[in-house]
Amino acid sequence: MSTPVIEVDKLNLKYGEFHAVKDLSFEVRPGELYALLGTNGAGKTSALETVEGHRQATSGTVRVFGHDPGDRKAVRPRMGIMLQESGFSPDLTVRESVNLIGQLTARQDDTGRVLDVVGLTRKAGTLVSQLSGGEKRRLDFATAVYGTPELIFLDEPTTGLDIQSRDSLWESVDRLRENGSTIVLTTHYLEEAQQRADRIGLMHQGVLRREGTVGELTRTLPSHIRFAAGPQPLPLASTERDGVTVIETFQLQKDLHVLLGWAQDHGVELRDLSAGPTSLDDVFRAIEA
Ligand SMILES: Nc1ncnc2c1ncn2[C@@H]1O[C@H](COP(=O)(O)OP(=O)(O)OP(=O)(O)O)[C@@H](O)[C@H]1O
Repeated sequence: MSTPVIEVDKLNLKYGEFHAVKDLSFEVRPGELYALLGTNGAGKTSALETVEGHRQATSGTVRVFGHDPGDRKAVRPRMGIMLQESGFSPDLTVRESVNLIGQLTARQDDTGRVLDVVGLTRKAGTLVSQLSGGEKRRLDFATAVYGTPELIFLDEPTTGLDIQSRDSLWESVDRLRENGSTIVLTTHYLEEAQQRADRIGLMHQGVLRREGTVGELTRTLPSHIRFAAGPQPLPLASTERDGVTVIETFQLQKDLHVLLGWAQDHGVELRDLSAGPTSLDDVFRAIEA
């Protein structure tokens, strides 16, 4: 198997007495999209700042391309980091800001190409201070796109973006992946992770509580069949809450067949019927329970 791009082994981070990250271990493999998700204050940002070389570990080891992330010369040109706030100077134009990314990262690219990818060509001469929130976010994304780095960190990349800008950002991420880039994503939009992540790590209170593919994470929890409460007696065990009947099942197709057959035979209408696989939302709720 190829060497991991990121190796984190028993990472601990403390802020004074507060233990923010506890014995965190995970790997990100070449070409993978790994989503590090978690509840508020779980320690994701702290952990990723260490991987990015911005924060010193209290204990444990972190390797990026086999190097200590503090070895900036070896690591920095190979990774693009889209932070929640990139902090571009408000007095620079968009074009100047994109040029600056090249100077800071020592990567090569064509500024016009990058502006085109992030959809800011028409704003090239505009001052950063005059950009809208969504346009600023797209400029932040330029830090990830510039020079097509091998490793890209996307920290809440779509927050504040309208649906078209989101779709276009994900299309650009797909292009980057086609070029072989490895992506580390954090987001509170769980559907985005569910749709796009190869693997997910789920943190809660400083600890990596679950890790795996979406299938692996959701398989441990039941699927749900829901409909407006009323019909009785039902052919399957159920619970009722706020006027909704819920059937939990690990054999969705089979139980749905039983329920629909029963409804058909008894001339019962199952109002507001819905049935679906377990979502990441459910996995999250179970973690906090
Ligand atoms: N500089 C700091 N000094 C003291 N405590 C800190 C510091 N930075 C973060 N913390 C604390 O460490 C914990 C983890 O914070 P962190 O920002 O890493 O979480 P997160 O998973 O990124 O959260 P969120 O999803 O809310 O952004 C939180 O309880 C936070 O209050």
